Amino acid sequence: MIIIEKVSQCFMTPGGTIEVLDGVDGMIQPGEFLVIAGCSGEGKSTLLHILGGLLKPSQGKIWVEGRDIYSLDDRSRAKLRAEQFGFIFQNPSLLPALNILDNILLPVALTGRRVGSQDRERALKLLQQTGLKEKASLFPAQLSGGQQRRAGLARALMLEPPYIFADEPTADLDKETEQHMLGLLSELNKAGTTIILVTHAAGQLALATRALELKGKTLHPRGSAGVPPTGSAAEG
Ligand SMILES: Nc1ncnc2c1ncn2[C@@H]1O[C@H](COP(=O)(O)OP(=O)(O)OP(=O)(O)O)[C@@H](O)[C@H]1O
Repeated sequence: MIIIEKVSQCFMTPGGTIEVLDGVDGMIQPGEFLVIAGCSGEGKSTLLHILGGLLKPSQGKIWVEGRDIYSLDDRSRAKLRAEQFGFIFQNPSLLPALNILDNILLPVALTGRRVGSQDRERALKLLQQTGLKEKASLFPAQLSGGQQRRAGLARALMLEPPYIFADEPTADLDKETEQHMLGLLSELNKAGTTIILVTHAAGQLALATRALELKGKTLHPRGSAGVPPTGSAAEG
C-alpha cells in the first residue's frame, strides 16, 4: 500500500516560486488501476515522480509498505525502487550502446546480480509480448519511437515489480500501438500488479478501477471510474 501524507511541492525558479502541489493526501491500495487525470501543467508528472521515490517533496511523506521512503538513505531508496517499482515514461531512455535485449535485462544488472538463463528467457518472453521478438539484437536507434516505448514497457516489467508507474505511456502513439500497450497494462493489473497511470487522455479513464483528478494543486475523486470513454483516447 502507498500512503500519500500532506504532500506539497514547490519549485524555485529565477522567475519566482512555483507551487505545484499543496497538501495532497491519499492512499493507493494493492491491485488498483489508479488513473490520475488532469490538465497539462497541473503537476501529474511531479506527483508521479514523488510517489515513485524519484523526487523528495518540499513537504509531506510517502509511505510504501509501511516505510517512509524519503527517510531512507539514497541507496536504500534506490533498492526499494528497483524491487518494488517499474516506470514507464514518455521517453523510455534506452541506453543507445546496448541492444534491445540487453536494455530489457538492464534492471537485473542494476540489482548487482548476474544475468542468468531464466532472466534471458523472461526478457525474450517480454519481447514477444510487446511484439519486439524480431528486434532483440537491434539497437534503440534502429527502432521506431513506438517500438522504443514498448521496449521501455518490457524493461519496466523485467523484475515483475508489484507497482507500475506510467506517465502518459501512450502519448503520440498510433491507435493500434496504444491499444496494445494499454491491453498489456490491463492484463498485468488483472494478474495483481498495481498500476498508477497519469494521463490527460479521457479514454484511458475506462481502464481505471479508480480515477482521481489533479486540479488546483490537490487530488479529487473523478466521476465514476470504469465508465466507457466518451471520445478518442488521444483527446485531452
Ligand atoms: N524541475 C522543475 N523546476 C521548475 N518547475 C518545474 C519543474 N518540474 C515541473 N515544474 C513545473 O511544475 C508544473 C507542473 O509540471 P508537471 O510536469 O508535473 O505537469 P503535468 O500535469 O505532468 O503536465 P503535462 O500533462 O503537460 O505533462 C509546471 O508548471 C512545470 O513548469
